[in-house]
Amino acid sequence: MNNNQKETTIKGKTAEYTEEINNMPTPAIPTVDLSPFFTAGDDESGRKKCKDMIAEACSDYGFFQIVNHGVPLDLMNQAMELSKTFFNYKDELKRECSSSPDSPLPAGYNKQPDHSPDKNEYLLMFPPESPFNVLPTNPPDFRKILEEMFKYFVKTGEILEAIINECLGLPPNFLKEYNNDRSWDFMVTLRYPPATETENNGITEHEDGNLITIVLQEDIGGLEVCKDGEWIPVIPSKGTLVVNLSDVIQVLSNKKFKSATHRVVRPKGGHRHSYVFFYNLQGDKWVEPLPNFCSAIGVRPKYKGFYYKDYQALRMRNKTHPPSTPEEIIRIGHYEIL
Ligand SMILES: O=C(O)CCC(=O)C(=O)O
Ligand SMILES: [Fe+2]
Repeated sequence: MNNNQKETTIKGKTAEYTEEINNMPTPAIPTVDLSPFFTAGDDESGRKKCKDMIAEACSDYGFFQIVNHGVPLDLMNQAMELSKTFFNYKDELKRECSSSPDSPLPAGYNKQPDHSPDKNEYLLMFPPESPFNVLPTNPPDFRKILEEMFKYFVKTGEILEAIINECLGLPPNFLKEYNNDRSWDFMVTLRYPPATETENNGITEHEDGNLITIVLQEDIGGLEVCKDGEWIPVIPSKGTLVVNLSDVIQVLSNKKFKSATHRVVRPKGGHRHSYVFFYNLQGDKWVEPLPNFCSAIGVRPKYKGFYYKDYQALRMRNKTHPPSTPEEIIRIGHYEIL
């Protein structure tokens, strides 16, 4: 074989290989069955399998889906239907459910301002007992269902937090004790208008600032997660919830677990609805990489410490005083030690 022939053969192989890669299906976000955490008895091996899958998903993607998570399907369906009914009301009626402009917290109904690149409207609530909530009286039952959804999501958040605690090898109940105040949790139900011929942004790419986010998205899809520079659609499936890890976990674990970059692309053909629950941290908590992931293993901390409320205030400012370029938006990188 002369050199020329050799080159042709190698080139041929490379072309085949490239084609193979290009034709490979986009990797799906892993789906984890949480039933071993709900069944009585000691299904240790079932639990271990879940934990292994979750640990891998958290370091690869910061995203996974869950089934058999304890939130009743009927409740989720009802919540979605009521949300659709509510958002179909006229603006004046929805605005009756907005908090006053001087309210310290942005509860109730709101719509993204026209200048925002994000196109959606939403109803935001804090824990059911919060005095800041402005909850709708119509459609009847909506308020009750929202409160129920909230309570179930808190339970799911607690289970996920306990699993992540184990996946990270932290002392038993470490995260539970650190994150022992549920008053900063909040839930949003959103409606996105259909994409137009020229524009389809629902929510611009971002990371969530909290600990763990739980999403119920409608069958129409639209949620996407970024992995190695590629956008992967999160395919909806009946009864499934999407989980994404957020900034606080990324900082505590010194980047062992990822706060996933994600976005919403509005599908064509109809409105898109979702519920998003932010399992959060109380503002006075100090956030910094835990010694387990730096000093104890001889690795430098990748972030400076900060009070959670200070980071939240900076994120809020991104919204109230949008910077002129996307690079100036404050994200968790603000605290990164380079
Ligand atoms: O609506 C969704 O599916 C996700 C929204 C989201 O990423 C967010 O509100 O932070
Ligand atoms: Fe998000």
